[in-house]
Amino acid sequence: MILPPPFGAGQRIGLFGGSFNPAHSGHRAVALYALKRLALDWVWWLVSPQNPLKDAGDYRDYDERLKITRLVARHPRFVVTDLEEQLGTRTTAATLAALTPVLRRGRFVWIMGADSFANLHHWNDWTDIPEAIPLAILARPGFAMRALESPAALRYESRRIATEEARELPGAPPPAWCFIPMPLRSESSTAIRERAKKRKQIVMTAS
Ligand SMILES: Nc1ncnc2c1ncn2[C@@H]1O[C@H](COP(=O)(O)OP(=O)(O)OP(=O)(O)O)[C@@H](O)[C@H]1O
Ligand SMILES: O=C(O)c1ccc[n+]([C@@H]2O[C@H](COP(=O)([O-])O)[C@@H](O)[C@H]2O)c1
Repeated sequence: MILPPPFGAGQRIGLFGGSFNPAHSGHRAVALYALKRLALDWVWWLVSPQNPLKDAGDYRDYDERLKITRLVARHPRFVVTDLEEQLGTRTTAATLAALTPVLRRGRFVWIMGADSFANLHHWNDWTDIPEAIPLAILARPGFAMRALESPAALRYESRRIATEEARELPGAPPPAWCFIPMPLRSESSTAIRERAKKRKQIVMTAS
C-alpha cells in the first residue's frame, strides 16, 4: 500500500471518503472547513471505487473521477488518493480495518456530510466505523436534524463532542463524533450529473 507521501507519525489527518462522481466545490468547502475547524495537517480525499449502496451504472470512470477530484482539491494540504482501489476494499468498515496499523500512527478523523451520518446505519458493518475512528459531521442543507436524530447519533449520544471542542476530535479515542455547522453548500454530484444529461439531450434533439 502506498500511503500519501506527506505522512508523519502523530499528524492530524482527516479522511474524506467520497464517490466524487464528480467532485464539486461543495466538497472543497467541506474539506477546507474541516481543515480549519479540526486544525488538521492534511486531508486525504479517498476516492471510492464504488459506494456499495449506489448503482455502478451511474459511475464515471474511476481514473476520470480521480483526475477531476485532483483538479477540484488543488490545495497544499489536500492529497487525493486511490487508497481504497489499492486496498481492494469497497466498504468503509473494511477500509478502516485494513488501515488499522496506519490509524495508530496518526491522529485521524473521518470527515462526512450530515446526509452520510443520517444514513450511516444503512452502511455495511456500520457500528465498526465509529468504533474505529472519530467522526466529523459537516452540515449539509436539509440534513442537520436528520443527522442529529439518526440511529447513529442516538446510539453514540454519550460520545458526542461539543462543536466548540472540535479540535479535540482528531485522535480522540473512538467512538467520538462532532457535528460541525458550516456555511451551507447546495452543490451535489447528482445535480451536476442531471444537468450534464439534460445538456446532452438538448444537443441530441438539436442535431
Ligand atoms: N454540499 C455538501 N455539503 C456537505 N457535505 C457534502 C456536500 N456534498 C457532498 N458532501 C459530503 O461529501 C462526501 C462525498 O459526497 P459524494 O461524493 O457522495 O457527493 P454528493 O454530492 O453527495 O454525490 P451524490 O449526489 O452523487 O450522492 C459525503 O460524505 C457527503 O455527505
Ligand atoms: O461501507 C458502506 O457500506 C458505505 C456505504 C455508503 C457510503 N460509504 C462510503 O462513504 C463515503 C461517501 O460515499 P458517497 O458515495 O456518499 O460519496 C465513501 O467513502 C463511501 O465508500 C460506505
